[in-house]
Amino acid sequence: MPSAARDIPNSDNLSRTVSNSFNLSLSTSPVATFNSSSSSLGGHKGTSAKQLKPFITSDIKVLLLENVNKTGQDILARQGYQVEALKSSLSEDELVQKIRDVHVIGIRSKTKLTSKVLHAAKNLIVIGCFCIGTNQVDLKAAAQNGICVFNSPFSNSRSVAELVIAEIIALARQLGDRSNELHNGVWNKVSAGCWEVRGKTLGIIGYGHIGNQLSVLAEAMGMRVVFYDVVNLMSMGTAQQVNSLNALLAGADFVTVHVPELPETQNMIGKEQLEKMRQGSYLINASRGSVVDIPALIEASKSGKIAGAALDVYPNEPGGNGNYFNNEINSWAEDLRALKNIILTPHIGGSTEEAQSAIGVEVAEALVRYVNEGATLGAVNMPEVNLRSLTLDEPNHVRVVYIHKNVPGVLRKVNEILGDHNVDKQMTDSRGEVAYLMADISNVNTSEIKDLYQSLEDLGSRIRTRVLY
Ligand SMILES: NC(=O)C1=CN([C@@H]2O[C@H](COP(=O)(O)OP(=O)(O)OC[C@H]3O[C@@H](n4cnc5c(N)ncnc54)[C@H](O)[C@@H]3O)[C@@H](O)[C@H]2O)C=CC1
Ligand SMILES: O=C(O)C(=O)COP(=O)(O)O
Repeated sequence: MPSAARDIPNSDNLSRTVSNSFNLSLSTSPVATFNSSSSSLGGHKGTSAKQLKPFITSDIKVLLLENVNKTGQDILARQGYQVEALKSSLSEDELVQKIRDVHVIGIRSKTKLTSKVLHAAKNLIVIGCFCIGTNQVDLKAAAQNGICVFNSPFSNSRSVAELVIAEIIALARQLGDRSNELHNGVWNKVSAGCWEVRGKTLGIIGYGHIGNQLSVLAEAMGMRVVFYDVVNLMSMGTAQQVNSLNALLAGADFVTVHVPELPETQNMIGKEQLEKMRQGSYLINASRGSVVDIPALIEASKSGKIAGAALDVYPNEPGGNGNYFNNEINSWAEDLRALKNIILTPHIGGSTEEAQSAIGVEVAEALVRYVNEGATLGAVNMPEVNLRSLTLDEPNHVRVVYIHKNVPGVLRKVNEILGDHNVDKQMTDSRGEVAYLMADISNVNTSEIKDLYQSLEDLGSRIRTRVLY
């Protein structure tokens, strides 16, 4: 990964000051200094060489929720950031209080960063979703507030696919029920309604990262695979794409859903769709709780239309371990718990050591690159913009990051401000209503930096200005 840290040729540079990158809104001084530190991006930890940091990294406050893996916590702590890590999620009201001082927040699938929370997050510059889904964040409100959002697009895909494979066999053999019975001391040896999966058809709805992995694994077990997706996709192995959801539902023994939470996927599997499924077929949902209408599934299970189901996700999920899953949380929870051959898991699709440790590294590194260097590569709500790291032979350089409304005339005004200096490199791109500009400018005197910052801040198009290095 690229490094923001640079060796300093002479110690005089250490006393150079720059305006800091946080909208002059850090509760401490608005002016930060280049500092020397034994920790750095890029693996200089423990060396005696002096290194350059873009600002005082110990000013950066990071809040990690939902038990973000230690790999991620360590990467952030090694930067010198102040890291607070909590095991559970927080409610909206708690977040509104807690997020005020925070510059970086790391969450997983439970924490809802609504526009109300983001509005209170005056110092927040970046959100890391240490998971695949980003539906829990108001991405548009984040972009409009100049807050960049990152996720981990596929580090837990294999784990989800393996869980689903386990569930296909477990449902076909009624493993959950037999195990529960014997745990209760009841010996119930049956073959009626129990099947091999070889030769059966798996229908995958949403053939993305998870659907792909699943397709390969299912074929290896001798299953036939069909899939439905809103885009035309290359099939893995001999899987076949079908052209409608109804065709998939009618042709599969096992139906599994792997779509994102979107307005179009809300209750995508409801009464009507369950009726279209084969008699005695199975349904698996490890996508999002909003995708399957659970009361309709309960009815389909009671009537025998569905021989079994596995659910990993729910409309309202408890914020942390130890909380009860009952009617207070979802009005149908107790009905669901009473049904036969329904496997219920507490959103563990991506919960493996491998997935969590890979996600921790991937997202924490993206956060560090963004905080220290302004790079948005991999962002889900901002254009992807990057410049090569500044080098030692570029003295008196400043990196400007200017997030602004995507309206005519902004670049001219920004370049009028930057034009008093030498613009060495610049990149700009837009995504919807928001544009992101990065520029490295040289021959900037320390005394000029604050004015430069203020001139950019004064433009009507400004969303957020950061001056790095
Ligand atoms: N249970 C768990 O722990 C986990 C759950 N997930 C959930 O699984 C979802 C899918 O993950 P990936 O496969 O990585 O996503 P992906 O983005 O790689 O694939 C999603 C696929 O769904 C398709 N799609 C979107 N709307 C559709 C529609 N209306 N009908 C049919 N297809 C549609 C897309 O074209 C895409 O091919 C995530 O968005 C997340 O919500 C992800 C990881 C772990
Ligand atoms: O990656 C996702 O989207 C998931 O649903 C996994 O969520 P989690 O990290 O277990 O809260």
